[in-house]
Amino acid sequence: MRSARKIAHTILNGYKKHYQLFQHITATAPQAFAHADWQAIQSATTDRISYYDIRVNETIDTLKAQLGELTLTASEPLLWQNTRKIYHDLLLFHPQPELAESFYNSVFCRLFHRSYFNNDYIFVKTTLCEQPTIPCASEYQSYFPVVDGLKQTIRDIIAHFNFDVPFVNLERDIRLLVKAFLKQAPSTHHYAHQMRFDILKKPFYRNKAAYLIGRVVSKSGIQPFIVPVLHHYNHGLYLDALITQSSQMRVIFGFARAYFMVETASPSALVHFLNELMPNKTPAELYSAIGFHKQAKTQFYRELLNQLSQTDQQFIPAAGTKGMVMTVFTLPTFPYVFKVIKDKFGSGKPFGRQTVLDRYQLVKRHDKVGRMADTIEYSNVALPLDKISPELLSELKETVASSLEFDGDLLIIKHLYIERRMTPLNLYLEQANEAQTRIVIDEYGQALKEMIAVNIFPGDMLLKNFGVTSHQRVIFYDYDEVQYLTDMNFRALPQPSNYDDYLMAESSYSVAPQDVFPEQLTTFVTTNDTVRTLLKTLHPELMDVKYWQQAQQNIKAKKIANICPYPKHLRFKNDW
Ligand SMILES: Nc1ncnc2c1ncn2[C@@H]1O[C@H](COP(=O)(O)OP(=O)(O)OP(=O)(O)O)[C@@H](O)[C@H]1O
Repeated sequence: MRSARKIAHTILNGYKKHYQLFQHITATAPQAFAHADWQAIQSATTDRISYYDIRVNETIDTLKAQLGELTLTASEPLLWQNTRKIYHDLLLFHPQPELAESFYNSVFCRLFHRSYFNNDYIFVKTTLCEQPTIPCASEYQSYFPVVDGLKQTIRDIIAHFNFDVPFVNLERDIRLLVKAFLKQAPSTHHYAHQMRFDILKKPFYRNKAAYLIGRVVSKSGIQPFIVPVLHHYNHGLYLDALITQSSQMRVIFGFARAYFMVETASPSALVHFLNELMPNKTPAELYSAIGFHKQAKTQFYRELLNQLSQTDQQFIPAAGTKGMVMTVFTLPTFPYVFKVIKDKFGSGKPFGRQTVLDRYQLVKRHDKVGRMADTIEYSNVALPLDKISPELLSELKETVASSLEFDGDLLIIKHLYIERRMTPLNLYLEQANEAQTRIVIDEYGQALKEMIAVNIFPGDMLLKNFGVTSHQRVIFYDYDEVQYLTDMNFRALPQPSNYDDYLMAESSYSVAPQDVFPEQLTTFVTTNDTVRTLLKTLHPELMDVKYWQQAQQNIKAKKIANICPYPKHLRFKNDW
């Protein structure tokens, strides 16, 4: 007997199991942090990413076992429309209705044809707005310095987090925190009786840090802040900095970092709170930052539909050098690029489609250290044909025909990646003045060093494969040649032993596929002499084979690098 109620409950149970397991693994972060078990935090962060798909597939299997083969035929639509209605009803007082809706969509969309992907069957639009809002206050706790004074309030806040590890010198840290606070905050925040602190109840864990996040509420408005907590070797914890600038907070929550591990009963309330602190971030970006990357995908798709309904602009090819592996396009008013894997790769790319998929997946699951843009992967994206410029349409037909399907006035792209749009570094340099050139070349070298430190060898290090963000950060975005650093063989260039060898140059020594010669880095990445000289001056280590070999040894010895996502000058350690 096919009962809509039973189907709705099966899907909701699948979701419930997913959320429980997701919270369970997230809740291992505080213990791992307390024991400085960085491997455990890293593997929990990575493993968690695949939880969603596993649960969706499991739920589909349960449905099939209960109902036999699932078909959506002329006689069945009513059953699935009713299922959606009942499911919607079950979510009215649910703490995570938006996540449960997305889970439903994922199950349905994997079972049925695209022509049913509308609001009768799934939640294209969220019904969240029809439900009583979950108050943000469920996620934070308020503190009132007027009662016991500023320093005691900070002691109370730290005590509340119950870190399970003592601080090396908490009184010193509190003194430094108050000093930094008075320096950075407006004068209305200088008196304990003129403010209140709202602090998120759970720390945000990532790599080797726990971040305390909150806001000061005063007559002059809201002042957001982040306080990172770190381990000082084995001696205990310390507060490392106070970050109050929204632009710096946005970098910490950037689209090129690993997801935070943070427990929450109601992600929508948490995202709402974070959005008040960082109004320039979209809900999609914030869901993604706290690990709900599938929810981010749903939110992002809604943002795209919204954008398409509001603009007359068309998708056009992305600016810059054309890729040999990807066809890349964009919508000028929307700050993202869309990447489709080409049917045929250019020469010099001796691998196939599966390798590209695997390498993009490798980066998705890896710590992106603020230097590799996150990608969202979509199947069967339907775009209105009239929103595709003629130039782009002919490029798509020419390069990615096997990924296209035409359905009435829609173009269906069977598989694509979406990524934040940046200014390709090669284009940026064409317009940059001397100071800007210096900043981005320094950033480029820093980006390489930070990727190396987490076992990523970018492969193709040409400047065109890096982008510049609005914060002038340089971020890598081309993953088809990415490999683990430890799989490469870094070699010094053989010295010619006689004049004949010298004339023979490269042909006199053999080069295996994994061989890399760091001394040749500047020769390979650019033909611009100024850029070459700058790179050699700012990052000479990158041309030294020993630097790369040492990085490999560090990784093999399981030394996990701490890559600080905020400016060094904000660190209290400078004042110790
Ligand atoms: N995130 C991005 N922001 C802005 N432009 C981008 C972005 N990603 C790609 N592009 C543009 O699209 C071009 C091709 O992208 P990408 O380098 O990913 O493709 P590819 O085929 O892998 O390249 P390659 O031939 O170097 O392997 C880039 O050179 C750049 O101009």
